[in-house]
Amino acid sequence: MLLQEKISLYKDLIKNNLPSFALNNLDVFSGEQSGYRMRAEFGIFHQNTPNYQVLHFTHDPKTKERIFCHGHFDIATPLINSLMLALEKFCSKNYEFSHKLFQIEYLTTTTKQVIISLLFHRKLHEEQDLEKAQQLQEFLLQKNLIPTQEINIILRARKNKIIVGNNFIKEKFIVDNQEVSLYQVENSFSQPNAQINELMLNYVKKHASTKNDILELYCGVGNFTMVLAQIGRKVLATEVNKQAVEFVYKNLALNNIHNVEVGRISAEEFVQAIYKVRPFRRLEHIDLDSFNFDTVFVDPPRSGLDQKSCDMISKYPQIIYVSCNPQTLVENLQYLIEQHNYQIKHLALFDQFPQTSHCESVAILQRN
Ligand SMILES: C[S@@+](CC[C@H](N)C(=O)[O-])C[C@H]1O[C@@H](n2cnc3c(N)ncnc32)[C@H](O)[C@@H]1O
Repeated sequence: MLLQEKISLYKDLIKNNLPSFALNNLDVFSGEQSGYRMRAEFGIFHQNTPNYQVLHFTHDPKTKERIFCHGHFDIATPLINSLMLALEKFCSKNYEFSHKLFQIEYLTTTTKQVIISLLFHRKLHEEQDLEKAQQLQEFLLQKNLIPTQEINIILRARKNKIIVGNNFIKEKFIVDNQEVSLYQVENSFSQPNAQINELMLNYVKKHASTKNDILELYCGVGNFTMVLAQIGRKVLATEVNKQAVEFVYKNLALNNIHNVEVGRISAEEFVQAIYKVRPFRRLEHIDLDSFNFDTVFVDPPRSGLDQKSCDMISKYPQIIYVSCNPQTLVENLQYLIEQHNYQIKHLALFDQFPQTSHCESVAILQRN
């Protein structure tokens, strides 16, 4: 879908559901139209004749039919594209290793670090498979054609895993002329479009301000947390995924940040915690009463916020809402405006997923 068409549909959605927002105040940000995806996952097809060949495929989002990539996936970074060709070559020459391979996932950074995860429908053999993974790493690093600084390989099967290198890589962003570093970890969420992510981080830094504390729900590995720490006096960052929470701590240390506390708790459980419905052992290290929140930052999955979470966040005068689904964003904003008297101060569409119908939004609301 072209950007103009996307903007027009988005404006219709806002006009029909949030009529109090003046559409000429909508900010729009776009970036590269291809080669933008920093992570991608593919199914693997095994062709047995005339020669054994391993091929990447993806699915048509509408028909769900297989689309063979032939070593090329337009929206993925050039780095992923060069890796795909090399992986097909290596795996096609190693039948014993590859014949039960069913998925490959690539995670890359603008700093040219890579994690390649290979998923198998078979038991992994500690010695042989470790050796093969090391050979694959050597093969990829030898090829000067692949412009990378670091390649990590992970083999995954039911109940076991072999790692050659690390399960994390280091990304860098410039926010308000300052460098922010971020470890991204295999199997936890990371923003797929680095260029647009940097624009979103800068948008939040530019438009959100407070002299008090910030509550963050759905923080992932701390992508926005590193910036919220510069905006608020203190931040309480929360997230449900255990591994992501471990990496929030690592990212705080990496950026030398000391005004953030972290809680492993779901957004729904946090509602119970803040209202003291029941205590949570996972929050024992945090004194919730020591915070003076006036801002809440949320970045939920596509399903958006449930009503209890919407009611809870309306305790605070400023809400920053990052969303990957305009439909649920609009429903939640409508509720917050009508039931809790908020006003949209800033609203931006970020074309995080060019060539698709998806987009990302950032909304900043204040209570009247
Ligand atoms: C869209 S991602 C955003 C992550 C982060 N803000 C970022 O920019 O990378 C949503 C995050 O919410 C987490 N999550 C999903 N359901 C959750 C829930 N019910 N409560 C808390 N976190 C949840 C996921 O693990 C994921 O890290």
